[in-house]
Amino acid sequence: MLMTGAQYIESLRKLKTRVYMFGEKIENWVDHPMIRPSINCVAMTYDLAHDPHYADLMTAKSSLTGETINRFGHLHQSTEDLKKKVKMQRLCGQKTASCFQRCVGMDAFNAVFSTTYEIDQKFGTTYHKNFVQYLEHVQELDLIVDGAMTDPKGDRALSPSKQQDADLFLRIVERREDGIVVRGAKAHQTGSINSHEHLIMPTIAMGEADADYAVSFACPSDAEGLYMIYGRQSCDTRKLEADADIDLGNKQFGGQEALVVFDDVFIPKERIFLCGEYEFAGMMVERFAGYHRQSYGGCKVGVGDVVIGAAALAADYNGVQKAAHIKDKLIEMTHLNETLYCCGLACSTEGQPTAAGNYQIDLLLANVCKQNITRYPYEIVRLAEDIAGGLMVTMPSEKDFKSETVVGKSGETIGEICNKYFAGNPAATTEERMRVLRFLENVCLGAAAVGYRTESMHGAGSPQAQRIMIARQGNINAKKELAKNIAGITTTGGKK
Ligand SMILES: Cc1cc2nc3c(=O)[nH]c(=O)nc-3n(C[C@H](O)[C@H](O)[C@H](O)COP(=O)(O)OP(=O)(O)OC[C@H]3O[C@@H](n4cnc5c(N)ncnc54)[C@H](O)[C@@H]3O)c2cc1C
Repeated sequence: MLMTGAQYIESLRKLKTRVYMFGEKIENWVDHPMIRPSINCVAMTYDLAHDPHYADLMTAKSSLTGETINRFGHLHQSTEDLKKKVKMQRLCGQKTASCFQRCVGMDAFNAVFSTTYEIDQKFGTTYHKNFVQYLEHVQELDLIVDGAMTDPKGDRALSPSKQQDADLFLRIVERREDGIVVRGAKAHQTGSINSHEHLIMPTIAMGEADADYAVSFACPSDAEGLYMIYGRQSCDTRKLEADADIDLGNKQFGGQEALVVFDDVFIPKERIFLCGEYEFAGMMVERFAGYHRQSYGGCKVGVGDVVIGAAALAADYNGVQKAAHIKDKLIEMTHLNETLYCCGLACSTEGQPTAAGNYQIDLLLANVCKQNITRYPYEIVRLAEDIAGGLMVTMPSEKDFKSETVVGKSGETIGEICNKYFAGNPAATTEERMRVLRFLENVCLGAAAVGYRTESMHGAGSPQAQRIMIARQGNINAKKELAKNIAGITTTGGKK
């Protein structure tokens, strides 16, 4: 079945998810003004799947059941599927200008599917069967699943088992006939509150001493013992202001992250996909990270499209649209954004089948993609701020623009004064100018900057994580041989 956005929102109300914000439990979190924009974003991924115009991108034929499913629940069957994933993400970014939160689950499905197959091959376990049954359930009900990898990690110099507090990485605290009990937390979890389920993976490669931390499983968001503490975002309380609209920059959509705490949660054995086989923790991490580094070559590009459009509108409204340097800056922004898209498509085009049969991206190119993502959105917003002018951060509030309080000697209201002094190119109204500048404020340094900037930096791993992978995959020795051949060097001198 394919849920609609409205059905998705109603399905969240049936969950007993425990959500805390500002030190208190939030009972009606579905309608909470700070949370709702992120729910609207996810709803978009459901609604677009019903639009015949986007059916080819937004839906796929399940490799497990043959049914038509939302592509966010799909196991990639070809390089064509990998490319469609990136195009779908660009589309969703364009429609929301926010992190639409559903990629982490999709990337986790594909990583856990192929890794469990290889674990079973080695150890004769039944994790792959467990996972296939689980994914069939997810696809059938069209669920959104939080792909949860990142542990709080405590002292970064220490492995999980060496931490002063053993809970700083999520771990198995009890093994039972019918399942396991887990304790710990996952930090920065995108869309965790408005997900139906969580799919947990380890956060780093592990050794024998960390076997209790090498665990992967799925559980519902409202599992007994599970609760979430909402992460706040820059300017988030603007959403609590009565009748807020223009000042929000993006009233309808937004992203969401939370700390997800597992306070001794029981996981039945059929929902376990890794349980102590520490040798495979690294493979699961590497595969998830690879898919997720590809993802950013789609979603951030879609948001980038909106940012470029907004910068061009700001130029129009400021009356500088014909200036050569403005045109050149828009060209540079487009060049940077399309370079990211090229990376997303390239690592997809060069994808390969895994032993389990689904396709994975080219790891080297996916890491190059994400490395560029840690830089180019920052340059794109720098150029957007340049074009927008200082008003995007110094403008009075929308209440001022609408105020009827008299301030001027001739009886002018605050609203009239604001509209007079903040007018730009007469082809646009002052409100239009204000709206586009507030949008840019939101994405450059407000709530949406969480998704467009810092998530670009750290999401799917900080820049150094990609450089390590680029070093591993870059094959410098083969390149040395190429140089030797051309330069006519036949000796084996020099350090290897
Ligand atoms: C907006 C956002 C959304 C996210 N969504 C998700 C999600 O949905 N699911 C999920 O699982 N995760 C998610 N993440 C987490 C993301 O994967 C992590 O932020 C990332 O892996 C970096 O971890 P960290 O934030 O703990 O930073 P740290 O690991 O503390 O890194 C900070 C700096 O320290 C360096 N560093 C860290 N450890 C070492 C070391 N041992 N030696 C040398 N240098 C080191 C890093 O390279 C970096 O420069 C999200 C993050 C953000 C910001």
